[in-house]
Amino acid sequence: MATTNTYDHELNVALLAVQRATLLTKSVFHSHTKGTLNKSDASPVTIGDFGAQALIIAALQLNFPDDEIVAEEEAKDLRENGQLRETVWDLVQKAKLSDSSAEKVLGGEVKSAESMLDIIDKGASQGGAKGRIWAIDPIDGTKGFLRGGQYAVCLALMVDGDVKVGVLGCPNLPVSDSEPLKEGIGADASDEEGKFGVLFSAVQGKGAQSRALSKSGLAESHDIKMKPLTNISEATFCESVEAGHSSQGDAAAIASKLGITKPSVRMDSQAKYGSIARGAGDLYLRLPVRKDYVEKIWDHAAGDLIVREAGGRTLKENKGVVAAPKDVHGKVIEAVREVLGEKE
Ligand SMILES: Nc1ncnc2c1ncn2[C@@H]1O[C@H](COP(=O)(O)O)[C@@H](OP(=O)(O)O)[C@H]1O
Ligand SMILES: [Mg+2]
Ligand SMILES: [Mg+2]
Ligand SMILES: [Mg+2]
Repeated sequence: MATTNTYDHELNVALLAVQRATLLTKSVFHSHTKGTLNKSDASPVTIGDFGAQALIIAALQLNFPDDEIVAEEEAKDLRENGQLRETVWDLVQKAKLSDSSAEKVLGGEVKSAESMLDIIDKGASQGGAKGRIWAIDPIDGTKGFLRGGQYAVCLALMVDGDVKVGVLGCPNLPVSDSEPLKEGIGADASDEEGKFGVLFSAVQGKGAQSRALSKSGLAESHDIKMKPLTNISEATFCESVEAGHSSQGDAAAIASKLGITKPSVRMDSQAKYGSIARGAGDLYLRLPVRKDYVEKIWDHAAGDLIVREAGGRTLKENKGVVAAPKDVHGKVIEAVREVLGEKE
């Protein structure tokens, strides 16, 4: 008899893998050398992105060897640059959770710098609508990461095209869900007492949770919910810091149509999804700046599930994002249509 998968093991591995990878990125965040390279599309990648991707894929391969993986980065630059490869390899070896049972769940060590490259390139699946596929964004918001702003380590499991598990590690957000949304990084990001931000997660049909990121095992979690929003004009909306990623002019026009007077909170990465899911903000608007840009699955899969499980609704359709509480989603879409329609 077939049993229904509750995704308990997948969630546990995903949480620990993201927590460990976030630890690696945090050490790079605080270091002067970030080993930044420009990719063919002129966007940046750092030793933190490569290292985090290697650590997450290593854990997935040991626990779920038959699953496919779609990840943002590839090892080509590390194959061509020995010094960079050694730096990433050093980071990967050092990144360990202090709880040995947690490390045991994640599986054995990456054996060599060479095998690390092959592991990074295991994330080259084409994806698709069938089967079990993990989506990894080892650092989402790399520009924020380099600027000293928000970023997120993102992992999601899709089964037959449906997101079942989503995890976001946001080391620069406050641990507390009740802190109001603000620009810049939270005080908890200072690394005092081993605290370093928040880990969000969701399993389809089981709600969304947050917990403090920890350097050992998993901290206690609690449920999160979007904030009820009765009067949309009182909404706080968030958007990208990067004007090249989302049209800030269109967002301002939409906000004004909705009667929103508070200025937008600009924040990099899927930290925006986590922030509205925990009720720190209300809306997330991402509006296309270029007709030909296609949104990437790893930029949205985890955050999208976390918002929906926290009681929100999202709309993506490859062109931008509108995430809002269910009750007001229709209203926001109407304003988006009006503003974008006027531009046609
Ligand atoms: N023209 C564009 N429109 C929308 N998103 C874009 C874009 N160019 C790059 N991006 C994506 O924007 C992501 C960051 O989003 P945000 O602005 O919300 O922080 C980047 O993720 P990475 O940083 O992982 O590369 C990248 O995939
Ligand atoms: Mg990138
Ligand atoms: Mg990204
Ligand atoms: Mg990225």
